Amino acid sequence: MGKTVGSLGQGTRPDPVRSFNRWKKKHSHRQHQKKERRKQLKKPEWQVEREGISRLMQNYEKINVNEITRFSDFPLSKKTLKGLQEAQYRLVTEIQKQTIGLALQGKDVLGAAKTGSGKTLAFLVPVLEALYRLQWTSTDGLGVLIISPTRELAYQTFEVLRKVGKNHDFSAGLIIGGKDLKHEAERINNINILVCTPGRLLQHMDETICFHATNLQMLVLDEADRILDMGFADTMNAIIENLPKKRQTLLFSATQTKSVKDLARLSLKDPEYVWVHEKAKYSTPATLEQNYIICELHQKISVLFSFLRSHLTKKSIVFFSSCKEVQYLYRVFCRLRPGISILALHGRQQQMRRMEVYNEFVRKRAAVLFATDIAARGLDFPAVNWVLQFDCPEDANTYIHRAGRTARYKEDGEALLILLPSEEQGMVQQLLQKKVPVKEINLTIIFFLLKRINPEKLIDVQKRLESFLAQDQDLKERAQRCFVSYIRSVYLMKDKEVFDVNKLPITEYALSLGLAVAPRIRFLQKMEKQPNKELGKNQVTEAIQPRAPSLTSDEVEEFRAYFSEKMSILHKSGKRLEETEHSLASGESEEQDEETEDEEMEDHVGQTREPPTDSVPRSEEAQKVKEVPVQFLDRDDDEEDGPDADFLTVKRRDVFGLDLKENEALSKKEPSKSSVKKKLTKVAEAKKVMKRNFKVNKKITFTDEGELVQQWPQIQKCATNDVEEEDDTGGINLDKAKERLQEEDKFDKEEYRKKIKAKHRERRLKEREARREANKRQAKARDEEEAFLDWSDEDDGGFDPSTLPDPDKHRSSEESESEDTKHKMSDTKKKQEMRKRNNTEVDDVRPRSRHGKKAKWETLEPLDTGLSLAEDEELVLHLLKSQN
Ligand SMILES: Nc1ncnc2c1ncn2[C@@H]1O[C@H](COP(=O)(O)OP(=O)(O)OP(=O)(O)O)[C@@H](O)[C@H]1O
Repeated sequence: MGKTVGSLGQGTRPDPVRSFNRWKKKHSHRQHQKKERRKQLKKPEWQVEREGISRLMQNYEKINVNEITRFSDFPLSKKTLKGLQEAQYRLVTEIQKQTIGLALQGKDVLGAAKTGSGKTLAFLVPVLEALYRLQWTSTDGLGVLIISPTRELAYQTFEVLRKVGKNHDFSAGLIIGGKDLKHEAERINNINILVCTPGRLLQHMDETICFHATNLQMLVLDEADRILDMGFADTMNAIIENLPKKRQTLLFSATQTKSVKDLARLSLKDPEYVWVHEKAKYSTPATLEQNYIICELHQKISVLFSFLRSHLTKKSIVFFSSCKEVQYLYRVFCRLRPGISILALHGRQQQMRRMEVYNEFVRKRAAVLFATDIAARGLDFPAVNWVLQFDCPEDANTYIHRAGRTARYKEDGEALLILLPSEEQGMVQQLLQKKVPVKEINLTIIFFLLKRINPEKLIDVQKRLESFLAQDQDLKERAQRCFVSYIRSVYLMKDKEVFDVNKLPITEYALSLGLAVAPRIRFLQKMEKQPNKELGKNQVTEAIQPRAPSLTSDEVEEFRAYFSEKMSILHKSGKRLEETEHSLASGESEEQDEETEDEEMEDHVGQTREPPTDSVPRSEEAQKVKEVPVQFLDRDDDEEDGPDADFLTVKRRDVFGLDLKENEALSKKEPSKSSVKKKLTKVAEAKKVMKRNFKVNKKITFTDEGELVQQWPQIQKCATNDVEEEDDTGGINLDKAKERLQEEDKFDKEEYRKKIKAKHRERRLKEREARREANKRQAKARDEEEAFLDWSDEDDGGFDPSTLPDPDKHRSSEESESEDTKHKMSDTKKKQEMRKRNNTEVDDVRPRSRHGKKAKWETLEPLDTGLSLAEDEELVLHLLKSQN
């Protein structure tokens, strides 16, 4: 049965195992085929990405500015959107809304918008998208160049780029100078997005062999008007020459350039002008409250100190016109201890220190930053409450940028401008033309209110500065430099309607800095001598009359309301201020030590109570002050100001009355400071000295006879006194030279012989003198000895004075003789006389009888032994000894 079943099964039904295996085989084959087909169907990543990019690009055309409120409304890459979201940027600002679309479409854009309105992202987003679109990699080299006018701004932009672009694979670099060029050169080739300052970029273009920008896709100029102005003109021209013409260019600033020439240099193609706030009522942020005060130059420091004392919990920036002002006032304000941290930022600092100060001020909640205009543009310090412009800005644009450091992106802020009476009219007019709403607050009223409410709020610091300077020579020199530097900055300003150096109360200003006397200012003296100056000599030191406060009652009420509001806030926070001051004072001594060691060290200054003092310096005292020359003024102050001093000097080339064309010609001729800095060689230095007709020190002494003797430099005598005539044919006449040398040689030998002879004579005379002295001494000794011997004989019969020569006789003869021969007596005569005396002595010591002594004395002739004096002496001694 079993078999039947088996045979039946084999014949009628298929084997299930075999059929399963067959099915399995077929199925797996089909699966494999499917897989293969799927594999073939799947696109590579790059391809998918490329497709995504093309889709995005198609959407560029569809961008409708009116529909955009968020970044995600733009056709942006996922990587950029993610970066923006992570940095908490979601909603777009007006400038971002208006420009990002245009830039994505590949157009050249000139973007202008108020300060703090978000221009940085307006160009950074298109930068990232441009390289993303092209699938840029590190091997493609430099794709985007972002140029900023200052190192700090470049650093800040770089930080924002890193934050927003962190999901992209591009490499970004910061090239700002102050670091090792070699180190930068090694890495610069792998950088895709380069953020830099113009000077350093040009240096790399010139010196780094393998650095090139041939692949550049996009050029961005942040603070474009500044970069394109005359200060950077040469550098920028040189940079642009190295860039490919086919590229996209984006220019951004709060105050945009309109110069067609500037833009032509950049070879823009149909640029889009986007001036977001062109039709706005004001050109500054609506949240910015702006005021100005009129203040005499010599009162400014006291006003600043009073201001700081009443804003101890605020974050403020104070702008000055020169580095030296910042350096000096930073030092003295640290010593004055206003009760708040003070920091200083200027172009003469080391790069590291600049960065430290920048970061420190970003972190601080309450502090004061004393700065030059290197901090005026673009810097985005968070939560700055006050911007105080201690010195008048050079123009309205600079004012806008300085004031724009506060009231950024929806925040509030206050700006206070200090103007001199002479600056008011011109500057206020300019500001109003630029749609800057500034209101005047009268200083007299400020003082009045401050005094009435809290007398300590107005403090005259002049006396304290004077005492600091009296103790510290270095500080005094800094004060002098500060003084000259400020006057120079006013002198160099282009706008003579605002800046008139002749109207400055120079002596009072010097006193207010703590100086006892005003340093002499050479350029002012030179200016005085120039006949074509419109103002007379006497006006230079003439002080301006204080402005009479002319206020309407409405204005008074307005200011009263303004200050009562301010003061009520101050009063409320008064207790808290005291606490803060005390806590700051605890760290006082440590900070003080640090301060002396490092001038730039931040000072947590403590509180000191000020007795109320007069705010107005006595003008009589000022009148008495004389001008004194200062040694260091010989130095070139501009050079010391370093590269960042460009900020002040560049715009003012036509100070000397040159028109724009001449300026341009000048700028072409002269290489800019930033691009070429000549190294002063030793030869150049020597030439400089020779030009000044510099003479080495002479040492002149007088002999006893009153003759002049020049000891240094030694004058060489020569045989031929006549100077050799210049030979037109040039070269040296050898025969003549030989002759002259021989003559000189003879002369020298003769001179030498004379010298030797004189020396010998001198020596002989000395010896003779010494011998004479010795004889005298011996004679004296013998007299004494004789006397002694005579005394010893006394026992025998006593001393017979008659044996001595008659003293009167002897003396009178001697006197008469000596009177006659006082000056004429020759050596031989003296010698003879000596011999006589010796002979008498010899005679005296000869064996003698006591009775015949006198007779012998009188009758004895001087014995001529025929020997020399010394031999005679020896003989006498010998005889004496033998007698004994
Ligand atoms: N879309 C945004 N959303 C939120 N914050 C933003 C946005 N855009 C910019 N900001 C912030 O606004 C501040 C000012 O931005 P930014 O520095 O770009 O201004 P700016 O217009 O370049 O100013 P300036 O003219 O002074 O250079 C910054 O703190 C920035 O983080």
